[in-house]
Amino acid sequence: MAISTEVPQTREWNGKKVPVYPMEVIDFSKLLSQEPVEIERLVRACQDAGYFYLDLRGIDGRRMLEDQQDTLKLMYRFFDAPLEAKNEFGLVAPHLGYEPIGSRTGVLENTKDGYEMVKVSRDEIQKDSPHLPAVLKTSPDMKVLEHAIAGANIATKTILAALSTGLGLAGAARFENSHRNDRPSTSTLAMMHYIPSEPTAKNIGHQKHTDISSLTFLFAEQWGLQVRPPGSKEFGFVEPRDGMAVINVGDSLRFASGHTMQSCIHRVVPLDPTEHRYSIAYFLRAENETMFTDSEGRYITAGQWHDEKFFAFTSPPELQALAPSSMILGGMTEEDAEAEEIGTKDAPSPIVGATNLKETVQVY
Ligand SMILES: O=C(O)CCC(=O)C(=O)O
Ligand SMILES: [Fe+2]
Repeated sequence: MAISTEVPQTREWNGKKVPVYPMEVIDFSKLLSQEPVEIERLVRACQDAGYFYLDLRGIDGRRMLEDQQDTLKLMYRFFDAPLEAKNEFGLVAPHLGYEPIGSRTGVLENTKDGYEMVKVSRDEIQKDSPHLPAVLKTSPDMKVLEHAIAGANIATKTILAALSTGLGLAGAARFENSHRNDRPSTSTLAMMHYIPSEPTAKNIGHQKHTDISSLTFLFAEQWGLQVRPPGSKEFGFVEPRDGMAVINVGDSLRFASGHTMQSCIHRVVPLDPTEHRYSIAYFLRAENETMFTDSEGRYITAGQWHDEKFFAFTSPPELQALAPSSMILGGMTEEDAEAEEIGTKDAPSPIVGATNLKETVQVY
């Protein structure tokens, strides 16, 4: 019998032991060289789990870790600015602009989200005069944003290329070919600031969902991200690891792969209620005109999938409940779709009623 080297790990969250799920580590430098064993491991990670760590500690990836630190400095300054300055243009488009705390539904029933976010799209940063709030428009800031977007784009396209090779795709059928730089897309860099919150707070976390994107490239130094792997009964934490980005497959790549890759179900909850959490997510999205068959069996464009799902994301719970459930989770199913009671047995809350401790399931 093989001896398992896996150390079972849990974290205490809200009076409950929650698993920390193990994740594959894929080496960016090996993907750059198209090493066959690494490509095979990558394809398997996308088909089995839909997420993995990307190890950026080699010479080719280290610059992206520097970009991450520069972006964090910019974020601390931006989120410290007065609301009027951050919200100078509001949300210009779904993939560009500022969203204040509480713009969307939160993790638990009757809550709102616990983060503010500013997004800079890849198409916008390439314009002569990008539409950005003045607090982000200094020339050093623009360089930082450009580097962060270009770095994440290089990494995610390298992954796409390796996946195409691994699946034997050639010519126009290769995934990179539906993510060309000069074609309009909603690819964007989202910078998020989660405020400290108790599990019983009115503003909490980031609701359960799958991403619209093809691939998401995420940096977050604080705990909070949870995934729900295919076939699992519960959410578990993703351990933040130095020198690594967390990559997850989104709906568009699931659809483009003929639904053979897993779109990762995930959410964010505050592990340490006293902590500010900062995350940087680059969403590599398909060209707007790319066609695929969605989770409803419709043959539609990536642009339409984006617009419909974004509308569901930002609608109030009553409207979200009307969206087909296959849209909410990109066609992914959960082992046990019952609303989870969170921590009610071990840690009854004297502050709120039990209904407030239910996860919101109707939306993502
Ligand atoms: O903040 C995070 O770690 C994840 C954010 C996320 O899931 C998203 O923006 O789609
Ligand atoms: Fe997400």
